[in-house]
Amino acid sequence: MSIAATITSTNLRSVSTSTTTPPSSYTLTTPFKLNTLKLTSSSIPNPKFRSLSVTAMTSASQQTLSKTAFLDRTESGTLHFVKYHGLGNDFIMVNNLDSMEPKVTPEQAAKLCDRNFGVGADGVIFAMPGSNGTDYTMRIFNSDGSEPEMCGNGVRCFAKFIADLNNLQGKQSFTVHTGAGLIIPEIQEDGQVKVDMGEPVLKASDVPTKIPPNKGESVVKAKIEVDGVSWNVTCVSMGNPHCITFGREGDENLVVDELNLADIGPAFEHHVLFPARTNTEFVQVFSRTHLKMRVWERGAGATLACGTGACALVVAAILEGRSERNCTVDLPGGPLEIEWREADNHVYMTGPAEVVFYGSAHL
Ligand SMILES: N[C@H](CCC[C@H](N)C(=O)O)C(=O)O
Repeated sequence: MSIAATITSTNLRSVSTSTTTPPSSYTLTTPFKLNTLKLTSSSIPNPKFRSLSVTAMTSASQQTLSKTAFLDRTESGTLHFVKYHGLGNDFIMVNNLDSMEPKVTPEQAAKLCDRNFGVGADGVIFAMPGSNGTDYTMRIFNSDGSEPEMCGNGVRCFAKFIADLNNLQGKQSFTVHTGAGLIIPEIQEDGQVKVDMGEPVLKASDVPTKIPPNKGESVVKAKIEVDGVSWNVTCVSMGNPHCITFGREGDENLVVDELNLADIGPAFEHHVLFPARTNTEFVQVFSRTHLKMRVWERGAGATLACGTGACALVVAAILEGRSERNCTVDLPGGPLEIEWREADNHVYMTGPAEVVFYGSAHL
């Protein structure tokens, strides 16, 4: 016989059971492993069961064990996850280290990401076993169920999630295989995560975009028509496609807070010139080292932050002669520090990643 109980730390909060006579022992299904189980307390609503007492693990051991034990539980039809965010770009993190097959389908991911009918998130991220000699593999489904190659805010959350799963403290670095190739996040002593995001891809056909190259094989400050308006755009891939604009033709001083992203974002995302759709970054330049961005993401819409987008826009700003190689990029969710390093042509991103809650969801 099992009873359903809600336990916060070591206090039993409520008990419900289908039987009328109190049995001598119970199996308690809870998110936490308990070493012994006896229930006594006036807090048990049904007087029939007040003769039992509960002893749970010490909070410390319970806390340690509960993180992995909780995530390792495998009741069919239930997903255990941890919610993280990077500057408000938020993700359902799944411990998928026992398989290279995602634990949820793209359709289930879209339902989980729904902010009214599901958990609510910009995407679902799977921590999987390494491949090609890396420590781990990261896969991600956007909130529309599509699978992008990479996610900058997501990989910072990924690093913190891995450290949490393994109870690692202090400075940590991992090699992660992604759809954008090898990515190396490093948790710093101050808790910020610095990520080697690899090299930007500038060849138009590799972004991909059908905009004719106008600077070598790249698209830099080219004019495109979007819903009857001419915009100047530069196209960069960080493994995923980005269309960056600093303004409309003839109007270089974009005030990004005045934009109606829900109106213009989809027109860029689904534009015929982007065969794989695109993320679009609208950028305002405060100085050569300080930029501001709003983003309409492919497969996720307007988000509070986009890590790959912040990297792509600094590359675009440099190509257009607007910025230095080290910049602060302000996003609605907060700032990121970006460097496009000349020595190795890699882009480096530094920013936070925070845990929000542990949860279980019915699939
Ligand atoms: N929606 C993006 C993936 C997530 C990118 C963004 N959240 C980031 O932090 O890089 C795409 O389809 O390419």
